[in-house]
Amino acid sequence: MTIPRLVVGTRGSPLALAQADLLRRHLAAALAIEPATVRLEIIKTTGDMIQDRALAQAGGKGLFTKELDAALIAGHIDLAVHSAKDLPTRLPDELVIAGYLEREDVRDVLISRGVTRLEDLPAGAVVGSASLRRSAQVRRLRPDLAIGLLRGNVETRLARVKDGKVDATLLALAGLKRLGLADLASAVLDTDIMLPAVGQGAIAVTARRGDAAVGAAVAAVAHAPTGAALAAERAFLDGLDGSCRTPIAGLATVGPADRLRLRGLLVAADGSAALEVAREGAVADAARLGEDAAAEIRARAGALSRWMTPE
Ligand SMILES: NCc1[nH]cc(CCC(=O)O)c1CC(=O)O
Repeated sequence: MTIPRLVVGTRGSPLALAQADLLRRHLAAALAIEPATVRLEIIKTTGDMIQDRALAQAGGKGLFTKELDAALIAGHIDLAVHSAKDLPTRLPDELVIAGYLEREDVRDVLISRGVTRLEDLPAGAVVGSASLRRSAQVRRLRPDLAIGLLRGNVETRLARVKDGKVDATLLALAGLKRLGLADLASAVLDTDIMLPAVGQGAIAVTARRGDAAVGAAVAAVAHAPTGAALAAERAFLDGLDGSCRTPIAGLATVGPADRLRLRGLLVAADGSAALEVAREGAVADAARLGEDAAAEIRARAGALSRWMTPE
């Protein structure tokens, strides 16, 4: 099969461009084509323009994807590259997730000036974050810390710690690695104390449903265990969240003999309570394991509004 040219839509942030370039290099290698055959098309999304509010307060879903979806559907681009954790669980009918690149490290890191453990931040220290999931887990571990809203791309958030606007922040190690900034991490947080976001560390590629040529191209670079893990995590999230206002974390890993393990977590926004769930089963049952885990949490949680952050 020959593919004359592929146009990849991407956001324009440094991290998005690094991820798009990674996809471009994977595609070029797998298809034995020149990297220049894969053209990057930068598309600005609503989420890129919101700097002053938590995203959950800005209308929720699809803030980083709507414009890319529209460009795909209109045929302006052939595929779109996303951080999987920014991709809503439901896509427009015309689109599919064609595949995921192999997942990077899933963990969050602490960024601070000199403190190397969350436990060592002094009482009252301000942790900057716009993530409900991170804020709620920090509140649960350290109710004595203050949470300050901190939005913006990775570089902006690093700068706010450096210039003292906040004492610390949490970021995904995957993003730092892809930007060549992993050495700025003060500490890597174990998933037992800070469970990552559904999809964290994975790069998703979306395409038009039924576009066989693009589907085959993406299949050549897709990583099956990552796909199975993401199927479980995304089914878990889809079974729980209708709003993006609920602090939810989830992580699936694929071990020997194609066994998949899923851990899920629902935390009250104020950190006062948490529910954990775990499932293990065959990779082939990934989505069902996720749905099942969500159903258990729903049954135990009562009204989900209790767990949400106020609008
Ligand atoms: N919401 C922003 C976002 N989307 C993906 C990443 C990092 C890369 C990843 O998780 O794959 C980040 C920044 C962060 O949370 O530190």
